[in-house]
Amino acid sequence: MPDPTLPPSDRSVADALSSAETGATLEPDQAEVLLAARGLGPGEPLDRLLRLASAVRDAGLAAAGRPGVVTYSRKVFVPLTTLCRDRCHYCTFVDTPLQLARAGRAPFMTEDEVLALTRDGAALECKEALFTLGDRPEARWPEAQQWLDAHGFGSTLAYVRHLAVRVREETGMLPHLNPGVMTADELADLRPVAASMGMMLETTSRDLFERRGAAHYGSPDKDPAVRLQVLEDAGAAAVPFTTGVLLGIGETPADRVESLLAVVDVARRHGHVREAIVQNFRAKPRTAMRGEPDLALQEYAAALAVARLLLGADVRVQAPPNLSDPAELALLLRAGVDDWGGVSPLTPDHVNPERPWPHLDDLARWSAECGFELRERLALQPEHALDAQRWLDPAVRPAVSALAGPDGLAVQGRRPVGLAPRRPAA
Ligand SMILES: O=c1nc2n(C[C@H](O)[C@H](O)[C@H](O)CO)c3cc(O)ccc3cc-2c(=O)[nH]1
Ligand SMILES: C[C@H]1O[C@@H](n2cnc3c(N)ncnc32)[C@H](O)[C@@H]1O
Ligand code: MET
Ligand code: SF4
Repeated sequence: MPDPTLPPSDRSVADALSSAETGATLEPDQAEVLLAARGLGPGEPLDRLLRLASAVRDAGLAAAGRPGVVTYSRKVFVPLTTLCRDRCHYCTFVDTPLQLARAGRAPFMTEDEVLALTRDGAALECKEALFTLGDRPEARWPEAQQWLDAHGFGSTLAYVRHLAVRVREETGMLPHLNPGVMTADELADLRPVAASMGMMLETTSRDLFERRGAAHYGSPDKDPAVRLQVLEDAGAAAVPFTTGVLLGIGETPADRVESLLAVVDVARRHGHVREAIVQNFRAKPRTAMRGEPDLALQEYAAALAVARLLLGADVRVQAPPNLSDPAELALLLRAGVDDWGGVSPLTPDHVNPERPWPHLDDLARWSAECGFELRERLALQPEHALDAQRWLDPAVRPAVSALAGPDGLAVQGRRPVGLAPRRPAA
């Protein structure tokens, strides 16, 4: 019996590669072995793995009618509230009410702030309004509940809904909602106001949730069973959905494969997940995990490539371009990436504020140097945009069709426009 605590031997990596190179479906234990592939020289194990991943990605893009295209979404990041009922050990996004009070900040952005920010974004041709926020802060912080009460909202998600309507109507931008865990009823309630939604699975590891001191200990919304249910409910509700894994937070190679296979499974059954984020942990000061190492580059590349092989050709694999150094992006493309996710010319990445987004001109140039054309997509994947009947509520269809070209991607250079102001009642 091989010792499971030791990394796979060179021989088992070579065997798994040889099997994958025949085109055979990757078994979970082979996928786990391939996560250990290293060496980028021609013919070395990681080089061979990346070639396989590139080939699958290229076949998918060709089948989708856009060979050699890597996409991004031009977006504005709306951090509606940094209060959260969870306490993920890697997160620097969250504040406590005391921290907010000391900084002179309110618990939530006001409606005027959100509208001003998204109008500025629309003027810069941003087409996605990404609402990313703390999970259900009112369940932990009376300050959040009081603010919502004072402004006439029953819950954080009711406020999100109200703002998504206003942003779409007044700016023409497409809301993408990333508010953490949602129930089936909440998903149904939000579907008519959003072009798409998302929630990172992060990991299926129960250990990271249950073990004192682990990354998700004390964060009820990071229970893997709860998160898998959200993915399931979003699929049943036909919500175009972004999910993915966060790597380097203490999970094992087996956890990585299990997490990816969970995404594959729900995506195959419902078709709602057409982009999967493979995000690398970045240690941040003032967090519990500040002393942990960032995910090593070759380890990340191997995980991206395995994700590509497991997800297949029809799901875009997304890597945030600001979480790697510019010189490393070529490697991510070699590993099968075909989407850079949301990039903003206006707002910082509030989750990783120390890592600015690249300028879009630079991202286009770096992509071109690797043989890829950078194209703008909308907040949902083209296949969802083109099948609006199935994937979009009638209320959001006009906003999507106003911004989509015949290929379902964004019409580059088009500025979203809001509806004409309603005439006051006579
Ligand atoms: O700028 C960011 N955008 C994040 N996004 C947005 C993403 O990069 C894209 O803008 C959208 O997926 C576009 O559809 C997320 C979206 C999700 O649905 C779930 C998680 C994330 C996480 C981030 C993030 O950490 N930083
Ligand atoms: C919005 C998403 O950002 C990711 N996220 C949160 N904190 C970090 C970090 N330190 N490094 C990388 N990704 C992070 C999580 O996956 C979350 O779901
Ligand atoms: N709080 C949500 C989650 O962790 C949104 C992203 S983190 C700022 O899923
Ligand atoms: S990652 Fe999301 S859920 Fe976790 S503490 Fe940060 S804001 Fe809250």
